[in-house]
Amino acid sequence: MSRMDDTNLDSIILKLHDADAVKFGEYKLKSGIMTPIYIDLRVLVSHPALMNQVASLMYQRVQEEGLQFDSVCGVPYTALPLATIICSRHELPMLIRRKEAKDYGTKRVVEGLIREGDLCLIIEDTVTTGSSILETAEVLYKEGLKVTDAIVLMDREQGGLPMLASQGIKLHPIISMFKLLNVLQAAERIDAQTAQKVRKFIKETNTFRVKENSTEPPVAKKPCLVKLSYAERAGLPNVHPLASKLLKIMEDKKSNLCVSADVTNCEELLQLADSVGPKICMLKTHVDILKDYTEGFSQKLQVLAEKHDFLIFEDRKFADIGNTVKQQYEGGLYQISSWADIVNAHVVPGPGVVKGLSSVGKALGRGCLLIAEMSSQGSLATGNYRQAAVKMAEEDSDFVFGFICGSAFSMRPEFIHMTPGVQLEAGGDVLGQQYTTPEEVIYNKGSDVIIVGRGVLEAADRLKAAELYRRSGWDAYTKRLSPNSN
Ligand SMILES: O=c1ccn([C@@H]2O[C@H](COP(=O)(O)O)[C@@H](O)[C@H]2O)c(=O)[nH]1
Repeated sequence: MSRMDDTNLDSIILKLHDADAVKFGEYKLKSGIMTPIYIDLRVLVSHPALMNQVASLMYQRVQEEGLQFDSVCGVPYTALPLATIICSRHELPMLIRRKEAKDYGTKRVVEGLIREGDLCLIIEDTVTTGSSILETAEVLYKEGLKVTDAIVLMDREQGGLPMLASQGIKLHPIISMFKLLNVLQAAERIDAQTAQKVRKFIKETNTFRVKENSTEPPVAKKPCLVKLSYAERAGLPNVHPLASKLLKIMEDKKSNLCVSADVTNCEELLQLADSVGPKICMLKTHVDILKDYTEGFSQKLQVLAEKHDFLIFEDRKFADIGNTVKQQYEGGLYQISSWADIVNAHVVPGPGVVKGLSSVGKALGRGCLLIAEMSSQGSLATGNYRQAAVKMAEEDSDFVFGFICGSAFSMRPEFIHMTPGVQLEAGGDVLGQQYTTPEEVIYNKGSDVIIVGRGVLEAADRLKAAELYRRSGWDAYTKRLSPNSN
């Protein structure tokens, strides 16, 4: 098949302009940035002939590139009808990503036939930063699918292409912003001044920077931040002191393992901490599952943390208004702020939850992680939820220093990503926990810390198991740093 011809593309651009899918003025983007050009391809549903032509162009591109895949998934919602037309016409299996999981029936987040390891092609209408494609890809990854390519009708040329390349996804745009402006200007739909203003805006608002003085093409698998060592990140100027301490411990002990000490009596917990202490950078507790908690216990735990050089993370998952979490953190039976270096919080209450915790913990030198994603099946913490967590973390980065998540997403290397739901074999439990391997979490997903509970606790020899996880997590990290790894 011949390369898509320019006259056809020009005519589609003019038809998109006629359909009011290209607007000039002052508009706000998803990122909050004001833009002098807005691409609104939602209008396509009212122009079926044009919709068909656009779908044809997209499929033509699939064929030209010789893309191989097992299924097609449109990014919700605007690209859904485009994906449907393409799949229906060419009899391709389609997947539908739900933006919100159902709370009844199958509770699936992706509808359609999913086979572990299948390759899925993403279809998108417009790309600015690439974050929407990445969000969809991450949902598909969680279902065990692979994503290597995405077709997009309109690339605003503001950094989406290299950002996705850095995450291992090749973007194939049909229309670029500069092409669109040239065609509209040549057809006298816009004047030279407008075209120039938009060109300038696009050039000045690129959202992705490739590592400076890199000679490599930007097609790398992971974001640049994961190429920094823990030691380098520990010394960054804006790093939270506790994050710096943790990163140093990780480097010194060659361990990115956090053991989740989900046992129900104090003596067993202390024995566990003493035994696996040399292998871990952090010990995670659920103090409220202990049957026999006493103040003396938390003091003994602190002594062990000192002895073996690990941090204590109480997985309390605060989720209330600021005034309540403040009291839950410093008071009550457990007085968590007096002994736990780190706590975590859900972002669902909004910034008040962080403010409340910070009002107690900041002066004590404590730190907080925000729960951006959860490892449990059907978790509602997806899409914009994660963005909200990033925003909240950035606003209170003197207290928040990282995230509980499935993969690295913040491009700021001073934030630490920690991932629960880790075992040596991928799988899950009967109550919805989902497991990924240390290699997948650290090497492929770019996270920093693996959190392992039953993988260690249920082993015949807990110390041996902790060493296996430590080595596995550390090998994945050194592989990620190696110059040959993309
Ligand atoms: O999304 C999340 C957040 C927290 N956890 C906690 O981590 C451990 C995992 O235990 P495993 O035995 O390794 O399944 C547990 O304490 C959870 O409360 C999580 O699993 N997922």
